[in-house]
Amino acid sequence: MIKPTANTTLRKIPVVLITGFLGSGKTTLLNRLLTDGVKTAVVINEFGAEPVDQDLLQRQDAPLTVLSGGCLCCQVKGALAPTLKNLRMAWDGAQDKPFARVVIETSGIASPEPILDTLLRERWLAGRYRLQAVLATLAIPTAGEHLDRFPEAAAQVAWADRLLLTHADLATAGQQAELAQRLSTLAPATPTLTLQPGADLPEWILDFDAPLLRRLPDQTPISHEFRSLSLIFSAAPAWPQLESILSSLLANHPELLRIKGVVYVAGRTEPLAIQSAGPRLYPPAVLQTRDGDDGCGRLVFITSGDVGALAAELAETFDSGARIYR
Ligand SMILES: Nc1nc2c(ncn2[C@@H]2O[C@H](COP(=O)(O)OP(=O)(O)OP(=O)(O)O)[C@@H](O)[C@H]2O)c(=O)[nH]1
Repeated sequence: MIKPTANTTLRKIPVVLITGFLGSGKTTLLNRLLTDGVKTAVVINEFGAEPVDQDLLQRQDAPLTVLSGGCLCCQVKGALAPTLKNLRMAWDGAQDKPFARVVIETSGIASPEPILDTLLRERWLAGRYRLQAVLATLAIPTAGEHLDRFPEAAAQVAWADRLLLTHADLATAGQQAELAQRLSTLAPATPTLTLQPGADLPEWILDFDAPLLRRLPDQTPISHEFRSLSLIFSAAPAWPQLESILSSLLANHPELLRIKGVVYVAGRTEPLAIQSAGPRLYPPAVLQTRDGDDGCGRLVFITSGDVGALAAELAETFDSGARIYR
């Protein structure tokens, strides 16, 4: 008689990778995904040394890991495997499973290949995780310029299973048509959806009937031209002054691609989320005060190429009102 053997097949936890260029709407998409009721462990990678995205996440009742200070595709690539191993070991050891999927939000300048390389080629991980989908966000008004200037943006489109077009409310008909034309050659077979702010996400975004055929990454070394610096406020600035300083920096520094941060301003207790993408400074969003808030505002600036001129101007403008870290 053949003895029954224990079922040694490991259950693979699905992983969703969210990619997309700086400010294209990855965290916004993540916030929307987190409302679908699936318990989710989140791994966020931020290029700047001062992590900000965790404060912009609306709800999170499962594990959250922030890998900051570099890109998952290069400087902090080595941190992904141990993070996923720790999450899996905690999952294996728990009676009540702490999460049912993992979502990784990459930094806006990460190329997805090295991350996929870790997920698909690392034997221990490949046996315990299943790549469910690569979702790429593209901001319609700026996507054309980013695809022209940055190979990372083109790689994000090339590796995507779903392309999610954002900022449609700010895009002209010409920008929409131009991007549609561009994508018809860059990614003709990739299902594409224009996300309307506030609308529900359709289920098909994560619904894959057949296993996807995936190319294995070619392991080309990445060399980024991007730099970042962080500004930590020592005192709460007045919002009108700060707004005018940031607007003038955006107008005068074409190398400045992104500003984001959480700032406490004079006269209000709740912090404000400050964001710019491309030349546009968004209206600040009021955040809830959280336990453990240190009351220190911080902004991260990401540039393409040298950050020296921007650092010098920030030092002169804020003087003793803020500290600058590169
Ligand atoms: N008007 C408009 N604003 C949007 C839309 N999607 C996102 N935003 C705003 O764009 C800014 C950047 O969005 P995020 O979701 O933080 O972008 P991100 O890709 O996570 O940014 P990084 O992680 O820094 O690369 C935020 O102020 C969002 O509220 C959209 O469809 N329309």
